[in-house]
Amino acid sequence: QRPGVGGFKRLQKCNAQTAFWQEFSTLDGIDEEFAEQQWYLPSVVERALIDEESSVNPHHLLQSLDMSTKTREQALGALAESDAIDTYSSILTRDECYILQTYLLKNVEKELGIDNVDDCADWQVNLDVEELERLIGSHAVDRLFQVPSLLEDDPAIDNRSAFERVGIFIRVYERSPQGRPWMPFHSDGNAWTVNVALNDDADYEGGRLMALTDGALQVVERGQGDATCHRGSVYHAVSAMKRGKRYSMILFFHTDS
Ligand SMILES: O=C(O)CCC(=O)C(=O)O
Ligand SMILES: [Fe+2]
Repeated sequence: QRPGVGGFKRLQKCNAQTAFWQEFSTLDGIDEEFAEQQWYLPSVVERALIDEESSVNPHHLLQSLDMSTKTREQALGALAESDAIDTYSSILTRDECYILQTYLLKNVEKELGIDNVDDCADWQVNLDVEELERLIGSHAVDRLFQVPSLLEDDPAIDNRSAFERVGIFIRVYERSPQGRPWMPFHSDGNAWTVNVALNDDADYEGGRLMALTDGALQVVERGQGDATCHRGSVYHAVSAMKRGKRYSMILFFHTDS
């Protein structure tokens, strides 16, 4: 069993090493914490996450990632499924996306927290349903809450009371000494995740939503306002940013079963 990244960090962190991580990283100018994590990435993971190489062997990729036996079974199940993810166009309008981007940029620095996937700064602003309704209106929130029922083709979950709890946040990605350049591979511990592109893929380079499903590493293509829905079991990541800023809104739909 190899020690986690956190263990290495506590044992080895010193100034000389800081310079070393940054020199090692192929992405100039990223936050030292991310440069350090890149050092520990298995090469197949680095090819997918940093180089956006979609032709990597998906089973080899999953084998290289640390996870519990149960999570691995679920991730392998999702990799074999062909209906675990889909993207729906124009779930939010451009104006609704800009409102959320503006709110994010205004509040992100004062709300900086630590992400539980990689223990790095999250660069996100959490929202509850009431705040989201205040920002974009209840009709827009209704559209977002309908997305899981589109994926499952199940009218029984086409209403707000079908979910026990919904976690919501908006996030910015950026290749910068202060910013989040990527999101490493992980699964979400909820039934469905809705991931909304708050700007166009064309506004930035890198920063693609990647998902291990339908037998391969899928690279999702989206325009502003498009919403991707995937089951929580699907292993996914956001590839390294090369240029520009990427804005996303994430909704975690929890059920009690
Ligand atoms: O920001 C994104 O597009 C994905 C984020 C994500 O997967 C997560 O926070 O669980
Ligand atoms: Fe996620």
